[in-house]
Amino acid sequence: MSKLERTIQAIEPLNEVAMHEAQQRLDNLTKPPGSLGVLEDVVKKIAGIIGKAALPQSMEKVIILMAGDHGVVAEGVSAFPQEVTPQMILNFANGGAAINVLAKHAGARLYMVDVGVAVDLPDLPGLDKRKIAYGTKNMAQGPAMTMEEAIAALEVGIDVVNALIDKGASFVAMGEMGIGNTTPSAALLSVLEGLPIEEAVGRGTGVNDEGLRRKITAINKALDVNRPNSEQPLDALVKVGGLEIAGLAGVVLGAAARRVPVMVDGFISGAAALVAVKMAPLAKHYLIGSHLSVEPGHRKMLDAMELKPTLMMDMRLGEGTGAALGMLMVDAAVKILNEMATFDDAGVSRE
Ligand SMILES: Cc1cc2ncn([C@H]3O[C@H](COP(=O)(O)O)[C@@H](O)[C@H]3O)c2cc1C
Ligand SMILES: O=C(O)c1cccnc1
Repeated sequence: MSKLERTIQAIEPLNEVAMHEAQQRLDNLTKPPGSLGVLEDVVKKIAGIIGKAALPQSMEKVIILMAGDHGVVAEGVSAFPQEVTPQMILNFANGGAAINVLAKHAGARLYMVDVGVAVDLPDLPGLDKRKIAYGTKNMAQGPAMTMEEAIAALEVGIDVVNALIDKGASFVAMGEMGIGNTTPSAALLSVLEGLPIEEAVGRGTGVNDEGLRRKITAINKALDVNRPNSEQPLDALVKVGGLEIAGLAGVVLGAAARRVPVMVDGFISGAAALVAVKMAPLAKHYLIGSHLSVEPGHRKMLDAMELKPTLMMDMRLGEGTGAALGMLMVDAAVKILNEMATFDDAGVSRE
């Protein structure tokens, strides 16, 4: 059995006993039952994931930012040029990007992985060089990658997250950088959820109406040329996906197999999570929603995974920025369970 198959097979359902116990603890706290809404849902989910209702005082948080380039940029689908991908990686390494600020604010470490950037990168602090290919091919003309490349990229994600968990990570978030990557993300959403392309695309970095039409045309061409099978997520990933998207799908599968919660970010991370969930339906229980992206298809994507976005910040950046904020919400939820007094402790009447 391959590493990918072994990982998928190792994913188990959530621990119902732990969730029930967490619910009972929540109901003993000095508040009307259910009154902390999503915070309570998150507590139960974390308990079910880690398999116990006694939640740790703090979790070791890592944001895994996968980077890759996209041949489809030749179709004019992004408002920015491809060289921005490596330039932003230098910016991340220097601590100057939005994700550096928000990761620090959330107490999370940023772990960058080059799975498919189109140029060679220098050795940089915080960068793991695992390049599978120098970007994908233009999916409007043929498959974005080979099956071997897709599986190798998925396994990079599995390996990276396993190594981080071995070193103590107990809560991971998804992040990405790759100019053009909202186009394969929209293509995957359209294929895997049967959504009309027009409803799956958005403006990404901010393309104008013409740019939006070019995105729709590029995806139309890609679906025409490649005929991805909507019932086979791996086939869709090969034909209209991306290397960083594959890597992140691997992160989801690897984390779920180790019972570690995964914070989903925006539209691209969502597409990667969707691929993972289609490959291994039980993986969806290990995902926690963060924000609702401005990208119009994001809501449908989250609905498909039954994920509730809890932050409405009008953000559309990626990098893991929404996930970093989401991690703070999870910290708050865990503190509620660990630090609030019970009715008995506080001498508060129940009825
Ligand atoms: C300076 C800059 C920083 C970014 N950080 C994330 N993205 C985001 O924008 C890209 C996707 O949008 P599109 O499909 O329109 O190219 C990805 O790299 C995503 O991470 C950025 C984009 C830019 C320009
Ligand atoms: O939702 C996102 O993550 C997103 C949207 C636009 C561009 N980059 C990322």
